Amino acid sequence: MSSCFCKSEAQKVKLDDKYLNLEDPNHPANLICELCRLFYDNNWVTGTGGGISIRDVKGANPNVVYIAPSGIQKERLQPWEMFVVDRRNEQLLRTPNECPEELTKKYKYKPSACTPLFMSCYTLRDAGACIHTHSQNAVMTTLLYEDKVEFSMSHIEQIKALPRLAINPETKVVEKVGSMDYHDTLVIPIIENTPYEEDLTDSLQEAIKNYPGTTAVLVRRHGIYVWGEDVWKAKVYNEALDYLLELAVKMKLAGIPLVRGTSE
Ligand SMILES: CSCCC(=O)C(=O)COP(=O)(O)O
Ligand SMILES: [Zn+2]
Repeated sequence: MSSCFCKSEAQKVKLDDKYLNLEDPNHPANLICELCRLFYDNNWVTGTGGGISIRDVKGANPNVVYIAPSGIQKERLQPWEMFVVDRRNEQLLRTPNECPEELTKKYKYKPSACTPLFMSCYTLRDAGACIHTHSQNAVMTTLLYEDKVEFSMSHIEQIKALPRLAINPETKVVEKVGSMDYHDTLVIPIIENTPYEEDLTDSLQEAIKNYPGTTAVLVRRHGIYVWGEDVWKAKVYNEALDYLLELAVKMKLAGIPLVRGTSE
């Protein structure tokens, strides 16, 4: 696993920034770096693809969202390289381009191309974190379902790690009402890829609205977006889904139906 050398480098230049706290391992900017290294080691965010964004749900302002820069090696990410955005109006609250040059080496950062997709999960689902991976299990699933707009699977124990979501009839907001059961059928929408990540936004939003029970959207020949009520829930959902997608690929190739009692 790659190591984090961030603290000592930042201390050398006496980084003082109200959106960072290098001492707190649970600070969103530090967690993004830690989880990107973990995801890199799982082959989910290699070659600069994929990433994670976190909303500061426990901070003084829970509308504050942390986003990594675009096109950088995610496993080498440092906390001071984060963009910070207000989820209500997408106003930029912090840019790494204002960091001391010793840290940025004069590199001109742009926010992740996934930003409008992450923001969609924050605004439409009140997510606390959103993960985007280029997992080969996700990509392979979309290839095996080339003519389908959704993926379904049932009767696998790991499905129980996923949330049961339902629309609150009074507020009309999607809420977690428990966990899925072994007997439940997991359904994940599949959207078509576009040449540029940001152009996925409309179809991701449509899928989120059309599938109130989902906590993820597959992107054909590209990967998956997974969100959760906080960073740890998003991490667990992403791990459970990747496990299920890996299994689904193996079952499909072995000719085993993914939904018990059907030919699917
Ligand atoms: C080879 S990565 C192409 C862009 C992409 O799909 C992605 O997820 C990464 O986008 P970012 O802007 O965060 O680097
Ligand atoms: Zn991507």
